[in-house]
Amino acid sequence: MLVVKIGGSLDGAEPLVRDLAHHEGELIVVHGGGPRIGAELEARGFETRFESGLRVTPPEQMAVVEQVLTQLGKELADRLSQLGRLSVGLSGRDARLLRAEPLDERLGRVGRITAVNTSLLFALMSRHLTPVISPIASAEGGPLNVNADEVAAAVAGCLGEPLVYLTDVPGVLADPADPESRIPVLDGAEVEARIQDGTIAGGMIPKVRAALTALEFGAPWVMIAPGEPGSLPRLLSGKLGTRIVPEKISREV
Ligand SMILES: Nc1ncnc2c1ncn2[C@@H]1O[C@H](COP(=O)(O)OP(=O)(O)O)[C@@H](O)[C@H]1O
Ligand SMILES: CC(=O)N[C@@H](CCC(=O)OP(=O)(O)O)C(=O)O
Repeated sequence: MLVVKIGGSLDGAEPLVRDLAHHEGELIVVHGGGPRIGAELEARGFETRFESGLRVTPPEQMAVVEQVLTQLGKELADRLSQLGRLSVGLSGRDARLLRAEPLDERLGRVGRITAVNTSLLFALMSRHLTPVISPIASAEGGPLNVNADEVAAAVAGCLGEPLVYLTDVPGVLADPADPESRIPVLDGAEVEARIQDGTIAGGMIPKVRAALTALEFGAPWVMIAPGEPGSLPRLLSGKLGTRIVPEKISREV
């Protein structure tokens, strides 16, 4: 089994959706939607801003966030189903799939995951249905907006299954302006150092932090890789993406 998170940056990437549809083996798909949420908030006259890669979500913006993410999840599940992989679009509000608590009151309706209903996921997969999860969680006082990278980490961690973040860059880059500067392996200490020195910024911050959380929770391996056709089968060759590890051990001979 593999947990795959598709970034909102890959919205509409048809060849990638085909790859997922034809992937042999069980999949759980978690999707983002940052750019579409931003566009919809702007169209409705709301301002939006991020703190450490997380969208500050005032209560009055929550309905827009949920509508956009729910629609995206349904579109993705429909397309995968049309391509032969029967899929079900869910949010954390279905059967308490994802429970959360508010992360920090200054961020508004932003949550951190506290529980995952893994039985629901197993029930669907036992019927050969692929879960497609939108990152909205159930909570006291109404739904919470959870960063999709964190949702994927919680799901993979709770299941003890590997996790792949598919995004719009070749991996974590030493120089974000240079696509040739991919870092093949990155550990926890290097992640924090690169966040502090600014080489890891924006939406890459929650991704690398969530990757470490997934490992702590029990995911056997985590990769950040480009959402290009053919990525999935090539992931473990080391020629693609960035593998996140808790710490590096130097091999001495
Ligand atoms: N060191 C880095 N390496 C790669 N990407 C980075 C780095 N620092 C910041 N980024 C930005 O992070 C983005 C990926 O995060 P995000 O936009 O949230 O993607 P997604 O929607 O796929 O989750 C990249 O497009 C890039 O602009
Ligand atoms: C709290 C928070 O930041 N929620 C995210 C949820 C969507 C997401 O994570 O989308 P990407 O994967 O495209 O970044 C947001 O509102 O943008």
